[in-house]
Parts: sequence; structure tokens; C-alpha cells
Amino acid sequence: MTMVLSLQDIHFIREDRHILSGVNIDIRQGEHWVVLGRNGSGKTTVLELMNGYEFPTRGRVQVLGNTYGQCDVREVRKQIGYISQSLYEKLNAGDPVWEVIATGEFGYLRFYEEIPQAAREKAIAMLDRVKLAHLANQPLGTLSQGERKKVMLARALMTDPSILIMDEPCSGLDLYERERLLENVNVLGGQQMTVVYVTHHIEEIVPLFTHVVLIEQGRIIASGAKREVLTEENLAKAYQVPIRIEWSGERPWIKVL
Ligand SMILES: Nc1ncnc2c1ncn2[C@@H]1O[C@H](COP(=O)(O)OP(=O)(O)OP(=O)(O)O)[C@@H](O)[C@H]1O
Repeated sequence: MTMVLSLQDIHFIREDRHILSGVNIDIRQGEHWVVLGRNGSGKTTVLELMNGYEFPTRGRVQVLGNTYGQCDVREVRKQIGYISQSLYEKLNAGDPVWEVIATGEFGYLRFYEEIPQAAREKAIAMLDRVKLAHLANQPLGTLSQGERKKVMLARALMTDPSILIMDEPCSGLDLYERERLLENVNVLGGQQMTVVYVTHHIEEIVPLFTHVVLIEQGRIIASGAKREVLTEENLAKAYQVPIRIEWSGERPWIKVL
């Protein structure tokens, strides 16, 4: 099977802190991965490395056959849709929503030149797809959490990416909006897009997901097929609380004992 994304023996050290140690993750075509772990375990750092916003102290990151450090990261990023608070914070809160979405087409964080008319029209069409056309001219920073999530999804889909990386996309969503977003993720993943998903909520691991990696203090403690990783033993170890899992179809539900 074709390799889509590969982190090889990654060490990430900042200010004398070993934030990731010896992390290996191989994601192949047809697989969809969830990254789990407690606050501060290193999940967002893993995603930032996948997007080339951070570079490892040691180790190698390969995305769609490109090795970071030996390729134009911005070109690779056009093939990755990224939804995260950390990316949101890199965007300009004062820019109108349509413009923020249009930047997704070019892998920019903001425009310093005139925006091509075609990109403008496409951005507005994407906004219409997530049913937020009425917000086109509103500044990004004024959106509600739910609107922000949908705008980030619209931005991520501008390039029709091969990979969709999502960092806690359901945080702040009500139950209805959460289930709708998860439905969208299920559909997008079914259409040849490889999904990588970070969450704190195990019930968000919808049937689409095939694999899970469990991180604790920057080290992988379990990785592989979903049912093999999501065991009561592994989760109790990662979260330090006794847990019962009940599977409903291919979706796990958690009870803390
Ligand atoms: N550039 C950096 N310099 C210093 N420390 C950093 C840097 N980037 C991340 N860290 C630290 O690394 C640790 C892991 O951060 P990360 O955001 O990856 O965790 P996380 O698992 O996503 O956490 P959460 O679930 O709370 O979002 C944190 O303690 C964070 O403070």
C-alpha cells in the first residue's frame, strides 16, 4: 500500500525539553488515524510536524513522497487540509472570512497582493457549501466557535486535498453540530482523503477511523489497528483512570469507573 505520511524516529526538543521522543507513525493509503493522549502529551506538535510548521530536532517527516527539508513545504501543504486552533491563531482575526478561506488555495496565511478573482469566487462557493455565505465579509475574529470550525473546514477543502488533518475539530460544538461535522468527516474520508484526527473524546472515533496512536509524554505507548489500541488497559494507562469501553458498531463509548 502507498505511504501517505511517515514520521520516522522523531525527536522534538525545545528549551531543553524532550517534547517528542522516538516517534514513528506510518499512515498508508486507505487508513484513517486518530491521535490520542492527555493534555500536553505532544499531539499538536505531531500535527505541526506533519504540516511542516515545525521541524524535528532529529528524524524525518515524509508526506506524499516528499521529505521535509528537501522540498517546498508550501507546495506539499496545498495537498493538506489543516483544521486546528494553532493554525487559526496564525491567521489574521481582522481579515474578512472569504479572504481567509481564499488563502487556503495557496498555502498562505494571508495575502500581501491582490487576490485572484477565481480564488475569491471559489472561496465564496465553499462558504456557501458550509451554509455560511452570509458571513463572507465578517472579520474572522468575530465568528462563533461553531462558525469558525466550518470556516476552517471550507478553507481546508479549497485545494481538494489528499490529506485532512484535524486538531480537536469538535471542541466547542453542540451535540447536533458535532454529529454533523463527524458525518462530513466520514464522507470526506470515504472519498480517498486520508484523515488524521486529534481528539480528547473517544466517542468521536467514528467508524471511518481504522487506526489509533496513543501518546504519553511525547512517547508512543500504543499504535495500530483501532480495536487493538483502544483497550481498557491501554486507556487506563494513558489517562490514569479506570475505564470501561462499549462498542456500538465500530464506534467506542467510554465510561469512567
Ligand atoms: N515550541 C515550543 N517550545 C517550548 N515548548 C513547546 C513548544 N511546542 C510545544 N511545547 C510544549 O510541548 C508539550 C506538548 O504540546 P502539544 O501542544 O503538542 O500537546 P497536546 O498533546 O496537543 O496538548 P493539548 O491536548 O493540551 O492540546 C507542551 O507541554 C507544550 O508546552
